[in-house]
Amino acid sequence: MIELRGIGKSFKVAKRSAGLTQALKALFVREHTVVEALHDITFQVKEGEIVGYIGPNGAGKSTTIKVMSGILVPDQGFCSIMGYTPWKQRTAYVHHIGVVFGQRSQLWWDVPVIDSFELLRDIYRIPAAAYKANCELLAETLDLRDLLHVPVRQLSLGQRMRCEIAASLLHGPRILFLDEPTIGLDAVSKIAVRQFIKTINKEKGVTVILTTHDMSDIEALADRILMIGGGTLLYDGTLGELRGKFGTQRTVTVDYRAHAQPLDVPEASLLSWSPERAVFSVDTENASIADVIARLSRQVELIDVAIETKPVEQLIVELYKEHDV
Ligand SMILES: Nc1ncnc2c1ncn2[C@@H]1O[C@H](COP(=O)(O)OP(=O)(O)OP(=O)(O)O)[C@@H](O)[C@H]1O
Repeated sequence: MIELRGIGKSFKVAKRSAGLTQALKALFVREHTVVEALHDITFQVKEGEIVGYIGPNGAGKSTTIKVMSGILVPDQGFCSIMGYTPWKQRTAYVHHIGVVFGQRSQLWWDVPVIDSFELLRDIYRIPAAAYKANCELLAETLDLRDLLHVPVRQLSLGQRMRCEIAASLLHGPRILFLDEPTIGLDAVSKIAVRQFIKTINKEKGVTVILTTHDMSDIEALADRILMIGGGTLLYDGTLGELRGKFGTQRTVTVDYRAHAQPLDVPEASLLSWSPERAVFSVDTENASIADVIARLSRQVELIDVAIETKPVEQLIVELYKEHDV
């Protein structure tokens, strides 16, 4: 459904030096530097996938989304999305995609939300019956009924984001590009937005490309992760594969009836110990958790055992470290 091959994009940025003399000089002689935002980006996405597009600040995520949504023309490379070249056949193409930039609004600030929706209906020439059905469904599932007649500037960030997502879906697109859709949202709103993204993916088969810095978004939603750093694609795989790569360590915390001697567990490294609780790190490549617990249960009377995997956040940090980004 989506194919990018060898996409490159550079920006020419004017150098600015501090001070009045330098500013005056810059009026006559402009110096530039070139920022290579995307370098040889190649990937494919199948219909119905949810792909998490991640990377540190300035990595090139938004630039890729802009290229894929037809807002930006790349310097080189091939991009075909549902058979369209986004920046060449933009008018026909936009009927098939929805785009949400978490940091920018596509809604008119001073008018009620419903007015923006109606404007979008006219822009996309959505037939009356389809518009009515979509609007009702979105209002219901995103809980917008009380918001539709409120001017956008009076909405909270979470309320606005739900309206933004609805606005991007009014015309029934097959692909949704979400650039940081949960930025700044509270925990309840984040869960609501994630749940909705999951629902439209499962029930309507909408393909979703999502950029985020919130690794819980990735954990909750993404079938697959693409990681970009310094404009280059550095990782393409599932979260499960990432866990397999860096996630063989488990932290085992055991609570037991008071026991004066330190515990002897050669399969694990002891991280901390007290007469009632010990914390171990176990590398599941070399030892089994069951053996560790069996050995512990022969030495102490166990009350509770908790086994934790590395948080996704940490796996991503290790991936960044591995690629030096
Ligand atoms: N219009 C522009 N003019 C000049 N440079 C730009 C422009 N847009 C992006 N860049 C540069 O391209 C690089 C990639 O930017 P981009 O916005 O794609 O990163 P990002 O991964 O989305 O970052 P963030 O997570 O901070 O939003 C950065 O170095 C940025 O400064």
